[in-house]
Amino acid sequence: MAGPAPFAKMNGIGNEIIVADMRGRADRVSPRAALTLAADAATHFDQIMAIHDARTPGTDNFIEILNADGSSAQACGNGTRCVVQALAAETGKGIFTFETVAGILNARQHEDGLISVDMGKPRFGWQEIPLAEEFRDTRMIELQVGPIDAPVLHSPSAVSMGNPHAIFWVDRDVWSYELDRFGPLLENHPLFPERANITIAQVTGPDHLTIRTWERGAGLTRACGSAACAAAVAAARTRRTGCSVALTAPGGPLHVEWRDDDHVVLTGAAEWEFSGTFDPATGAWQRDAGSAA
Ligand SMILES: N[C@@H](CCC[C@H](N)C(=O)O)C(=O)O
Repeated sequence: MAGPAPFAKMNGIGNEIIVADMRGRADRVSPRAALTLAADAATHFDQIMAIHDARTPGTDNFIEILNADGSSAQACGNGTRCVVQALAAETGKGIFTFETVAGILNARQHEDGLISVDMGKPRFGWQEIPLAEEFRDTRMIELQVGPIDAPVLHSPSAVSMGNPHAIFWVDRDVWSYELDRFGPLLENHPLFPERANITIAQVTGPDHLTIRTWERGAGLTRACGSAACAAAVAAARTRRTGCSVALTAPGGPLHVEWRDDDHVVLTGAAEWEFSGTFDPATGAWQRDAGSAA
């Protein structure tokens, strides 16, 4: 029995994140612990970022990502920024290389406190996303919500940022769509064999998008970094924007740059809320004495 592990409750522009310090121990955060922490209003989260010892030379840490429903995620841009901020405060370092199940991620903290994460290369092949049936062009796939002759949402772009995303382009304000109603149906649509993160996106200026996201395994969120990357890349691919895109999510601003080397770099803020310890097997937790409410 390894005993309680330290954690920090943080957020990446409102994307609720628990950064769990699992370094120096062999156990993992269990799906049961995730469900317990997610059910408590004080520790409710969208993702847990579990920091483990490095598995591969040249990396700082292995990061395991869990969603609020206990499932695993391959990528979490906002959570990675929270990990960088926590480790930068502890070590004084500003540059990190992490390994996740989806590969290697490089990240850095800038002098102004903002953090950039290189989210790697997007993938567009229907089998890579994955989709359940062949689409030769994933800039616009056949999927719609609502009446067949007057769909409310239709023809999303599909992108993998390590995890699956569908981006529905809309003309009206993103708040005028019932994402809480459509989100669960679309996340679990048979077209997405590994489920999908669902975003509605409106072009709100030259190289500017406003987005709302229903996250796979977590539900409505105030921000989703990989969805911001997927939306920016899909916008550039469909000539709605260029390759450097500012985005507004309900929780605040993000910037995404799709570089010439095909890597997608996400930049934004991260914020510490409070710290405590928890049992990685059960999720039972305690706030640190004196840690802010
Ligand atoms: N909030 C994350 C993405 C979360 C992962 C997602 N729910 C999944 O299962 O793919 C981000 O900031 O990227």
